[in-house]
Amino acid sequence: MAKNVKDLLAEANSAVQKLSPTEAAEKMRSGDVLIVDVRDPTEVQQTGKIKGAVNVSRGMLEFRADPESQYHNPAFQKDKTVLLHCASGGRSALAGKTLQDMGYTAVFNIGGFKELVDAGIDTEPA
Ligand SMILES: O=S(=O)([O-])[S-]
Repeated sequence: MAKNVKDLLAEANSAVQKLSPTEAAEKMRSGDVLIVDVRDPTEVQQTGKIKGAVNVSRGMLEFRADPESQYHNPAFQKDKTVLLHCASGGRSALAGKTLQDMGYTAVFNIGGFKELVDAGIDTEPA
């Protein structure tokens, strides 16, 4: 049976652990994490981004994450802890499920940009 976006989100949210902004900040402090902002570049330009985050729009994610791809971003390593966020946590859940399907083992959805900023997480210009 065909799935709709609600089904896909439910699947992604049950597969990918969601972290609160406080838990996300703890993981960031621990150091060795890759923070991925999956919003589109136009959105990131408007708000800036989480300090140290890499902006990979969801459309490019598989290509940046696959070491066999000519578009691979070497920051993507399958054994690395990956913290994903978007604007509200939907796209990052779907992106997290995709990374898990690609063999990434420590993938977390840290939610939406605004909730992270409201929790005091540092930002920087895009
Ligand atoms: O960024 S989003 O969760 O609104 S798709």
